Amino acid sequence: MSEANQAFVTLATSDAYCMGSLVVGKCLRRHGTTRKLVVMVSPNVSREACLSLEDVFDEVIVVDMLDSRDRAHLFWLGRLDLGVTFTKLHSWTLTQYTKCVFLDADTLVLCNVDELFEREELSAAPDPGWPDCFNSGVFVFRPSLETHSRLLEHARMCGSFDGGDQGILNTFFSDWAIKDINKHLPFIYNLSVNAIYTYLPAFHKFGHQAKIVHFLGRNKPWHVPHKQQPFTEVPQWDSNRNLEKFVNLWWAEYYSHTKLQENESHELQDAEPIEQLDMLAAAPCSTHVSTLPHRSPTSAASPTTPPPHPHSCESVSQAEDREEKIPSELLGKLTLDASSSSTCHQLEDTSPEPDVLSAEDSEDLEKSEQQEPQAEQKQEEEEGEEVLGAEAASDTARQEALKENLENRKRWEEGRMDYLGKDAFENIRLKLDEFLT
Ligand SMILES: O=c1ccn([C@@H]2O[C@H](COP(=O)(O)OP(=O)(O)O[C@H]3O[C@H](CO)[C@@H](O)[C@H](O)[C@H]3O)[C@@H](O)[C@H]2O)c(=O)[nH]1
Ligand SMILES: [Mn+2]
Repeated sequence: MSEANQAFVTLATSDAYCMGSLVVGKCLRRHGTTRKLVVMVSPNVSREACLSLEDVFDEVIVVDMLDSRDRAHLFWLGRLDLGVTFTKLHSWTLTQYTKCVFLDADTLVLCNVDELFEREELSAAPDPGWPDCFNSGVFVFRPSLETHSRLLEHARMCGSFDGGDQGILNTFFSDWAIKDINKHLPFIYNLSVNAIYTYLPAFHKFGHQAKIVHFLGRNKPWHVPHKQQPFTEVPQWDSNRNLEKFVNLWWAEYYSHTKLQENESHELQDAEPIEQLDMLAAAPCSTHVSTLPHRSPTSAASPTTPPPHPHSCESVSQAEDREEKIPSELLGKLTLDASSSSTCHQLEDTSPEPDVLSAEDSEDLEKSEQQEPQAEQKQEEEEGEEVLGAEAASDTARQEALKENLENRKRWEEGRMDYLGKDAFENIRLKLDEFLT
C-alpha cells in the first residue's frame, strides 16, 4: 500500500484549537513522518490561523461544523463545549486517503509514530476513565463515505452517551473492547496527562516510553501562560513537575521554526522523548526547536522571539467564553467572530432528548448552570472558613490566613489561577460536588 495514500488528520473548530493543531503538525514533521498531514477546520476559523496551518500541513480542509447540542450528556462529561467534537466524524470523508491516523489537537507527538499505519480500523488506546472504552484522541481509521453516513445515522438514531464523538464512536465500533487485541493501541500512544496523577508509579516505570501525550480534559497547554511558573507553588507535587515538562515541550514545539535552514543544526531533532523532556526541563522556556524540512521550505510561520502568551491574565473559562486567539505576533491581527452558529450544522434530531434527558438530568443541569457562580463564591467562602476555622489559635495566624485567602481571591479575580495545582478543575469540581450534594 502506498504511503502517499495515508495521512495524519487533526481538527480545529476555533483559533484556540488551531494552536494545538499547529503543534500536532509541527511535531509530526519534526519527527520525520513520511505521511501526508491534513487538518480539518470549521468555516469560522480565521484566515490568519488557516495561513499558519498551511505552512505545516499538506491540506487544510474546511468542513461543516457538527454539534451534538446534547447538553445533558455533556454536563455529565463536565465539558459543555464538546458538542462540536461531532465534527470529527467528517474524518471519514477524506477518501483521497486509504488509511488515516486521527490525532486530537491537544496531543503532542514525541517521536516518529508512522508504525501506527500498520494497524487496522478502528485501532485506539483505552480511555483512562473507562478502559473498556477507547479514547478517541488517537485512532486509526479508513475513510469511507459509507462509514461516514452510517456514523451520522448512528448519531441521529442513538446519540452519544458522552455528548461528544467518543460516545458515538465507542457504540459504533462496539466490539473494540473484546474482539481483536491488535486494535488495542498501547497506552504510550495516547498517554493522558491525568494518568500522571492517577497512577504516578506507572508513569515512573513506563512514562519514558511515551510516544504521544494527550492533554485530555479541560485544561490545555495553551491555557497555561508561557513562561509563567504555574507549578512552583506546589513543588511537592512530583506529578506537576512531570506535567510541566510536557507543557514546556508543547510550547517549545509551538514556537519552533517551520522553516528549515540548510545544514541547520537541530537542537531537538528526533531525540528520545525522555531526553527531550530532560533537556527542556533544564532549558529556559524560550528554547527553540528546529524542524525537519517539509513541503514549504520558504515559509516561516513562527516568530524568532516568542510573543507573550495571549491569555496570561485570563481564566480558562474567560478565555473560552470569548474564543481564544492565536498570538497576533504569530498570526497577524485576528477578527474571529466567537459565534459560529451560522455555519454550524446541528444534528437536531441527533440528541435523544426526550429519551435521555430525564427530568432529573435537566434539573441538575439547570441547577449547575444557575448555581455555578454561587458555588464559586461559596468555594471561596468555604476556603476562608476552612482556613479560619483551622487556626482559632492566634490573631496573627488568623490574619495571615485571611491575607492568604484574600490574595488567593485576588489572584483568581485577576485570572492568575493555578490551573494545575490548587485551582485545577478537579479541585473545583470536588468543591462543586460537595456543594451540589
Ligand atoms: O471547541 C473545540 C473542541 C474540540 N475540538 C476538537 O475536538 C478534539 C476533542 O476535544 P478535546 O478538548 O481534546 O477533548 P478531550 O479533553 O480530549 O476529551 C475527550 O472527550 C471528547 C468528546 O467525546 C473526545 O473528542 C476526546 O477525544 C476525548 O479525549 C480537540 O482536540 C479538537 O481537535 C475543536 O476543534 N474545538
Ligand atoms: Mn483531546
